[in-house]
Amino acid sequence: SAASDKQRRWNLSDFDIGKPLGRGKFGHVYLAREKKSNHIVALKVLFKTQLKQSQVEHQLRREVEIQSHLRHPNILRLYGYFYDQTRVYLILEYAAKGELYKELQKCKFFSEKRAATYISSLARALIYCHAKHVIHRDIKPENLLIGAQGELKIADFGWSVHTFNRRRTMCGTLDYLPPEMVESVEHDASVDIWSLGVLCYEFLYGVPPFEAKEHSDTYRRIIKVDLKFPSKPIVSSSAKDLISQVKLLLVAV
Ligand SMILES: Cc1cc(Cn2cc(-c3c(Cl)cnc4nc(-c5cn(C)nc5C)[nH]c34)cn2)no1
Repeated sequence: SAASDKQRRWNLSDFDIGKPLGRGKFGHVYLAREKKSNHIVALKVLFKTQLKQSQVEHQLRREVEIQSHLRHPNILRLYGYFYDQTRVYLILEYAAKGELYKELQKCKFFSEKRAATYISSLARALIYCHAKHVIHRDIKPENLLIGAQGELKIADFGWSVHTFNRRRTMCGTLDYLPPEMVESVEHDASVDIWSLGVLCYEFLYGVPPFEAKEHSDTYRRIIKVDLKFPSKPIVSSSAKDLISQVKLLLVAV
């Protein structure tokens, strides 16, 4: 039961390890099955040496603390964690249809219906997070997974924070950051709303709105909110309005 899961201490022998699902900067993710319940999970294995070298232990602790307390159909569950001499293991929900960015690469861009479904799921998940004073701060296609029924799941709360201790540090890739973060000034939950607008653009056009060859040019385009809509693919004016309104929405938030 959930209560017993909460107390019990997990270890590697509780799981049959399956195929590798992906790799990140600090380790790998494997398909795994918990032996007693036969429950399929994704086991994220992180190397302590690499976590120490990059001084991200505090971020990992926050990711576990925040994600383990969130319960929402569009947020990937973190069931628990354990560690041994050399590694930290996160027991995560398995998203059966994989990583959303690979799907976007394959389709080039999404239909308005599909984009709208994903954006509304994301909006509901962010409303839930913000109500709990949690901001994600790193909403991008690489952090989105797809569940067995095609539903979107926000993963990787490595950059999330509780808003009462807002941070000024830079984080995440620039593309999805709003002006106030790129200028690394005070920021609040509205940073996630900005990223939602950036994602909406990328779902419909296949590229993020402020993409540029040089980092400095992306930075300049974000600060200026230099938003341009390509002529192809054809996108409805209401979709373009929604994306353009996000900036005004930020001012309102
Ligand atoms: C380290 C490290 C790697 C990654 C990126 N990453 C996330 C996953 C992953 C997770 Cl956490 C949960 N469910 C998944 N399902 C898949 C998957 C399913 N199919 C059919 N194909 C894939 C791939 N991947 C999942 C894997 N890698 N973050 O930190």
